[in-house]
Amino acid sequence: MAAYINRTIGFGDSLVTPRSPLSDEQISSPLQVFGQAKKQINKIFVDVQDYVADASERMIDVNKLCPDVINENELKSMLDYRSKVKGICEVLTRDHMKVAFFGRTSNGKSTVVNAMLGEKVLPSGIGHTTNCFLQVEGSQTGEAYLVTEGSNEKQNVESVTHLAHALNYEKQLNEKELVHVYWPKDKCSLLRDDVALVDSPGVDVTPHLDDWIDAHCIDADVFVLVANAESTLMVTEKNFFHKVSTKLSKPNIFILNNRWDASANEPEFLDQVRKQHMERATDFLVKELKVCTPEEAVSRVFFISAKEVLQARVKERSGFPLNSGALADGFGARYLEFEDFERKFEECISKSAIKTKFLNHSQQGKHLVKEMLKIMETIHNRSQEQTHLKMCQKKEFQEKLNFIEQQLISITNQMKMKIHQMVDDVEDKVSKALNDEIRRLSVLVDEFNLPFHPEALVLNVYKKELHSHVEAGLGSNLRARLSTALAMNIDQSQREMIDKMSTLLPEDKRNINVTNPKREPFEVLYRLHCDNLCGDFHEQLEFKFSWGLSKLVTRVSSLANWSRNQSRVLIVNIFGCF
Ligand SMILES: Nc1nc2c(ncn2[C@@H]2O[C@H](COP(=O)(O)OP(=O)(O)OP(=O)(O)O)[C@@H](O)[C@H]2O)c(=O)[nH]1
Repeated sequence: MAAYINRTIGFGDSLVTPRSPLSDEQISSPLQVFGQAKKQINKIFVDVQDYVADASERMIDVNKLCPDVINENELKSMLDYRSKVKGICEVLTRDHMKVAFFGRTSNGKSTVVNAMLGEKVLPSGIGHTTNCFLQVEGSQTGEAYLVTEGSNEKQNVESVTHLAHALNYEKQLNEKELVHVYWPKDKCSLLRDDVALVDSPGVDVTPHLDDWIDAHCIDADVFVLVANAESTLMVTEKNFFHKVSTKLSKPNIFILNNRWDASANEPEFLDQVRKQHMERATDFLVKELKVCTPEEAVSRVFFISAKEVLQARVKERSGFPLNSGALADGFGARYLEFEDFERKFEECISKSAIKTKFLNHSQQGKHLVKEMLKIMETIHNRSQEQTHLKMCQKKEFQEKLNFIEQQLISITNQMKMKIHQMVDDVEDKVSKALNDEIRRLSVLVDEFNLPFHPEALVLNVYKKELHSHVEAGLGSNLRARLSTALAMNIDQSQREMIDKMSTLLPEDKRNINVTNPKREPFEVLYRLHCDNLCGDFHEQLEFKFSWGLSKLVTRVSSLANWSRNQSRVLIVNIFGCF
C-alpha cells in the first residue's frame, strides 16, 4: 500500500498534510514489488506452458513417425509435465494473499478492515455485528457484489448499508459460513495487489474455534489479533491463537491494540500503559506461542485507532484534510503507527506468500523445467545417433546400389555375348542340318506316291502336292534334329542368367521363384516356300528336270541362309526380356 509513504504527518495534531506524489519507483510498497514479481512469475509460467504445449505436440508427432527416437514413457512424462505446469499457472493466477482478523466482539475488527481499505465496506457498530466470516477481495468486473457459500448467485452491493441488509437478510447464515464480498479493485490498492481480507465473528461468541481454524485459517498468510487497548488480552483471544499455532507452524501474527485514541484522555499513564501492553503482547508471541523472537515481536505489536484512520481516509476522499478524522489528541502519531503497521504487514504478507506459495511453485517449476530439459537432451542425443546411423546406412546402400548397377551392366553385356554365341551356334546347327536334309531330298521325293498324270491341269496339282510334301517333310526332319538341342541350349542359357542375377540379390531373397519368361516349349518353325523355290522348274514329261541336282542344291542353300536369318530373329525374341 502506497498511502503510508505518500504523505507526511506532523506530530502536532494540525500538521497532518498530504505530500506531493512521488515517482513510481519511490512509491513502490513491498506489496507492489511483490505484485510485479508475481506478474513476472506468471509470465514465465505462461512461457513455460506454451513451450511445454508446443514441445509435447511435436513429441506426439515424432513418436508416431519414429518411436525409436521418442519412447512412450518420455511422451507420457512430457504430457504429465504439461498438465502440472497448467495446474501451477491456474493456481498462480487464482492465488491471493490472505489476511484473517480475529478478536473479541466490538474490538474493532471490521473497522480495521475498513481503515485498511480506505472506505466503509464492512458494516460495523456497537454490539455483535459480524455474524459470519466475510472475505473481501477484488472484483474482476469492477462491480461490488457478494456471493454466499455454496451459491453462484451474485448479489449486488452498492453500499455498506446495502451489504448489512443483504447479510441480515441471509438469516440462514451461521458463524462458520464464508461470504465473499467482491469490491472494485480500483477503489483500494490492497485489493489491486490481490490481498483478501477476512473478517470474523468475535472469538468470544463461539465454542467452535477448531472448526473455524480448519475452515478459514489453514491458508491464511497473516493473522491479525485486534485487541482492545482499554483492556488486557483475554483468555478466549489467547486460546484461539494457541489453537492456531498448534495447527500451523509459526503463523505470522500481528497484535493491534485498537481504540488507542481513548488513552489520550489520560496522557499521564500513556507510556506506562503502552509498556504494559507491549510486554504482555510480546510475551504472548515470544514465550507462549513461540512464533517469533523478542526483536521481531516489537515490530508485530501496534497501538492504533482504526476508527480515526477510517474517518480520516474517508474525509480525505471527500476533500477534507486528513486530520479532520481525529478523535482525540495524538492523532498524527496514531496515524503514523497505523501506516507503520500497514508497511510491516505488507512486508510480512509478501514474504509469507513467497515462502508458502510462490517459492513452492517456483521450485516446482524449476524442477519441471530441469526434468523436461533432461528428457529433451536425451531425445536430442538419441536423434543425433539415429541420424548418424541412418547416414551410414544410406551410404552403405548407395555403395551397394552402385555395385549392383555395375554388375547389372556387366551381366547384361555377358548375356548379349551369350545370345550372339547362341545365334551363331543355331545358325551353324540349322545350316548343317539343312545341308544334310537337302542331300537326302531324294528320299523325300521318293516317298511321294501320288499318281502321276501328264495332263496339264493334273500336273499342276501334282506339283503343288509335291512341293507341300517336300516342305512338310523337310520341316519335320529339321524339327526332329534341332528342336530339342536348341531348347536345351536356350534353357541352359536362361538358367545361367537367372543364377547370375540371383547373386545380386540379398541372401534371404535368393530363394524366390524366378519365373521363366518363356515357359512354353521351344519350337523351331521352318517355312521353306517350295512353291517359290521351284516356281521356275520346268517339268519334262519324260521326267527330266531342266536343272541338274547341283543347281537344285545351290538354290536350296539360299533357303538355308534365309532360315539362318529367321533363327536369329527367333532367338533374339526369346531373350528379348533380358
Ligand atoms: N473510539 C473508537 N471506537 C472504535 C474504534 N474502532 C472501532 N470502534 C467502534 O467500536 C464499535 C465496534 O466496532 P466493529 O468494527 O464493529 O467491531 P468488531 O470487532 O468488528 O465487532 P463484531 O463485528 O461485532 O465482532 C463501532 O461502534 C466502532 O465505531 C477505535 O479505534 N476507537
